[in-house]
Amino acid sequence: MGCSFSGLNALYDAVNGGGDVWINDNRFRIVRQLGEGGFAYVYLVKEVISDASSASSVGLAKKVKDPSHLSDDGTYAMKKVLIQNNEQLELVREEIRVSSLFSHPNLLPLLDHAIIAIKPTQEGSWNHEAYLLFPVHLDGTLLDNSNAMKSKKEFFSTSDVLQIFRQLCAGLKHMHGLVPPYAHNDVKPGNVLLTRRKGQAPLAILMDFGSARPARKQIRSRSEALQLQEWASEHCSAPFRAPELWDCPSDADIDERTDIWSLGCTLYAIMYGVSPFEYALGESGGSLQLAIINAQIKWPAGPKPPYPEALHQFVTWMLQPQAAVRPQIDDIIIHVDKLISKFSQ
Ligand SMILES: Nc1ncnc2c1ncn2[C@@H]1O[C@H](COP(=O)(O)OP(=O)(O)OP(=O)(O)O)[C@@H](O)[C@H]1O
Repeated sequence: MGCSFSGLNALYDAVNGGGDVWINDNRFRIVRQLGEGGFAYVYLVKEVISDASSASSVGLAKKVKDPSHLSDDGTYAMKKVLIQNNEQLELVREEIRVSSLFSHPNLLPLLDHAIIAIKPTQEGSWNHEAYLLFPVHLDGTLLDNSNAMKSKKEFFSTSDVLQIFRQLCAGLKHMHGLVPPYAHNDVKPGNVLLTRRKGQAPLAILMDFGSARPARKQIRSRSEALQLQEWASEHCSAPFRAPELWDCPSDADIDERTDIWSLGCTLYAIMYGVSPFEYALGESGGSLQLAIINAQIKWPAGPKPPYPEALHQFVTWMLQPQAAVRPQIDDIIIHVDKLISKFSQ
C-alpha cells in the first residue's frame, strides 16, 4: 500500500503476517475486534517483539513514560479512526493533543499514536487513518456491564455504586483542576471502562477524550449560543447532555458543571442501568429536551433492599437545571466520601 507519512507513521505490514500494524517503531498483531464507534474500530492487539529476552528495554517499553501502563502479556487496545475530510482530521489531532494533557489512574492514557495518509481520492486530496494505542480493559464498559446485569435482574451493591462513582469523580477532578479547566463533555456509561476485581469494587476508568475541550466559555450573542448548541448536538450524548447545552441563553457563562450534570445522570445509570431522562420518557416517548430542561426525574423499582434515599437526593442535587447553582466536582467529592463512610462496610 502506498503511504505518505504525516510526521509519525503507522503502516500495515502487508508482507509479514497481513494482520500486523506498525505504530511508529512498534509492531502489533491484531487479535480481534473489541468494539466500534462512529468512525472508529477498536481492536485487541498484541505487541510483536523480536527479541523477547530484552522485552523491558525494547518496543513500547522504551516509549511509554509510566511503566504501570505496560501490559504483562503485551496486549493493548488499538483504535483505528477512519478520516474522510479535514474536519475529521482536526478532530483526531485535537483528541490526541487533549489526551496528552491528562495523567490520572482513572483516565485512560494514550500510549502512542500515529496518523497516516493513504491513497489519494479522485480529487487528489489524501484520506487519513489514525491509530491510537491504549491499555486494554477486557471486562467492557459500564454500559456493557449494566446491560448484562439488567438481563439477569442484578444490581451493583450500594458500596460498589459509590466506589465506581468516586473513581469517576477522581478522574474528572483531574480534568477540571487543570489550568484552564477541561470538560470531558461526554461522561456516560459507554465511556467508562470497568474491570472487575476480586474482593474489591470494580476499577472504573473514564475514556474517549474526543469531545474534551477547555470548559469555560462566555456566550454573549444569539449566534454564539446557537453555535454552542450545534457543537453539543454533535459531541455530547443527548440523554446525558446538560440543559444549558440544549437551550443556551444569549448571555451565559458556561463552565465545567456541564460534566456534573452528566455525572448525575451517570450515577443514576450505575444504579438503574439507564439515563434518568430516557427512563422518564419510557415507552411513550416524548421530548428528551423537555424532560431534561424540566429535570423530570422518576425513580424505577430497584434492587431489594433498595438504594438509600440519600443516593437519590445526591443525584437530584447534581441534576440542578440552573448551572450557576449546580455543585462543583470538589463539593461532589466531599459528599460522596461521606456517603462512602456511611454506607460502605
Ligand atoms: N481500552 C479499551 N479496552 C477495551 N475495550 C475498549 C477500549 N477502548 C474502547 N473499547 C471498546 O470499543 C468501543 C468503542 O470505543 P470508543 O468509545 O473509544 O469509540 P468511539 O468511536 O469514540 O465511540 P462513540 O462514537 O460511540 O463514543 C467501546 O465501547 C469499548 O467497547
